[in-house]
Amino acid sequence: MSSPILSVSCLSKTHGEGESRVQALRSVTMTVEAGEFAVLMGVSGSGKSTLLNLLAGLDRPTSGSIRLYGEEIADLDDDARTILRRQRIGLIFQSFQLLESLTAEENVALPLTIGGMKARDARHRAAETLECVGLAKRRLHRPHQLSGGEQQRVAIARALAIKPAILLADEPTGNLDTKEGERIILLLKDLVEIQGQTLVLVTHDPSHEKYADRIIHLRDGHIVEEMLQPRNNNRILPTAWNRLPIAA
Ligand SMILES: Nc1ncnc2c1ncn2[C@@H]1O[C@H](COP(=O)(O)OP(=O)(O)OP(=O)(O)O)[C@@H](O)[C@H]1O
Repeated sequence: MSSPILSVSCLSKTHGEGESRVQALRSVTMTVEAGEFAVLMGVSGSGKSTLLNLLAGLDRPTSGSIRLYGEEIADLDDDARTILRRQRIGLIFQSFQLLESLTAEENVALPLTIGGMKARDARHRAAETLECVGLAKRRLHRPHQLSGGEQQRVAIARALAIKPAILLADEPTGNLDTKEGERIILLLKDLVEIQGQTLVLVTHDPSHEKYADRIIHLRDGHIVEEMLQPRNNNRILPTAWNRLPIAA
C-alpha cells in the first residue's frame, strides 16, 4: 500500500511587485505518493519551474502548504530550507552544475562532506552511487572528459547520494540529444521501479508521459488535468532511509 509523501495544498506564488507582478501559481493542490513517478507538464510559462522550486525549498510560496512526510516545509526559514535541501531533497537540473576542477566521484562526494560525512565514507558512497548510474569506470574523469549524458548521470548520482526522500528533476534532458535524453529518462524510471525512489519530473516532452504513474498538466499556474496510469509491475515502497523525519 502506498502513502502520500508530498501533499501540496492551495499553493500560490506571485513573482515581482507592481507592474511587473506575475501570479505564477494559483491555488495548486496535488499529492505525490511514495515510490511514484510524477510528471509535471505544461507550455512555457505555465508555472512548472516555479512549482518545482517551491517543492525544493529554493523559494517560498506566497500562500499555501507543502508537506513532506506530513511535515510542513512551506514556512521554514532560509537555514531550515538549506538543511532540507542538503539532507532530504535530490535536485537535478537541465544544466548539470558540476564543478570542472573535481572528478565525477569528488563532485558526488562534495555535498556529503558538506553535510558532515567523513571524507572516506563520502568517497565510498559516491563510488557506490556512480556504479548505480552506470559510471563505475568513469568515476575518476572530470566533467569535460564525459559526454552530456554521462555528466547528467553524475548529477543524478550527486542527487541520489544523500539518499533523498524525493528526487526533483527540472528538464533534465533539456541539454541532451534525443537518444541521450531517452537514456536519462529510462535511468530515472529504473530508480523509481527498482529502488522505490519517488520522483517529480518537469518536462516539455510528451514522450516522457508513458513512464509516469501520475501526470499533472499546468496551464497559467493552474492544474488543468491530472491523470493516473496503472503500472504493470508491483510498486516498490521506499526503504527506511528515505522515510526518515526531516532534520531541522
Ligand atoms: N523570478 C521571477 N520573477 C518574475 N517572474 C517570474 C520569475 N520566475 C518566473 N516568472 C514568471 O512566472 C511565470 C511562470 O514561470 P515558470 O518559469 O514557472 O514557468 P515554466 O512552465 O517553468 O516555463 P519554462 O518551461 O519556460 O521553464 C512566467 O510568466 C514567468 O515569466
